[in-house]
Amino acid sequence: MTEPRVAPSRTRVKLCGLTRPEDVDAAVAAGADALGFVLWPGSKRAIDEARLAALAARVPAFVTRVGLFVDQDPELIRRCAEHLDLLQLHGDESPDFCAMLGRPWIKALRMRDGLDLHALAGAHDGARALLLDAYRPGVPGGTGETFDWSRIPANLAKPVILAGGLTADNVAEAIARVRPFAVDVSGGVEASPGVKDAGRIAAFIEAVRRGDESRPAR
Ligand SMILES: O=C(O)c1ccccc1NCC(=O)[C@H](O)[C@H](O)COP(=O)(O)O
Repeated sequence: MTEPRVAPSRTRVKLCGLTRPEDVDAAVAAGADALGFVLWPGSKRAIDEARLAALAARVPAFVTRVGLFVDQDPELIRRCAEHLDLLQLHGDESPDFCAMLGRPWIKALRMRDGLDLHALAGAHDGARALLLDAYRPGVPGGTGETFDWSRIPANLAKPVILAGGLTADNVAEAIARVRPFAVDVSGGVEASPGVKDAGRIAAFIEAVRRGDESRPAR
């Protein structure tokens, strides 16, 4: 079952890699739609289950709490999911593995050469969206690097979350060119890895709104 591509009137914003209560509060205050928590211990932005519980409890209704995992133990994922609305599966998880978790998920795909996005959208039919991120060998994500946005087909069968190297300086252009369902940023709103900057968060979301002016009027 594939669905037609969604064309929203405004671009949703996910901020990823939050580790501190004050950053959660700043993101919510600035108008973020979704907050990402990295549960993969290899990340500089990793948090543990206790911190996840504390940060997730601060998030008000209608802001989506997203947990990021990279090829991890299903039992750990299920425990963390008690504090989450959505899973972000950022490794080589198979469609069957993703579905077996029994929770809503998005699938991250790293844009290595030769990737067939139409085929992957079909294979990951159960995902709520595809998050497209830059490819760097050996690094599962959070690279701070962009990729060639022209590689994203306009008629992909799943909603696209554009990630990888987005900042307040390039996100409006990215929205005009890709017209994604959502954008995802981590390094572009940080003072240092895992430490967000309230001013950069606000500037990023303002730039997204400028980018939205390029969307066709409805
Ligand atoms: O942030 C990490 O350290 C990380 C580690 C492993 C997998 C994914 C990771 N981050 C994912 C994200 O933060 C975003 O979804 C995306 O990669 C954008 O990051 P950035 O290029 O820094 O904006």
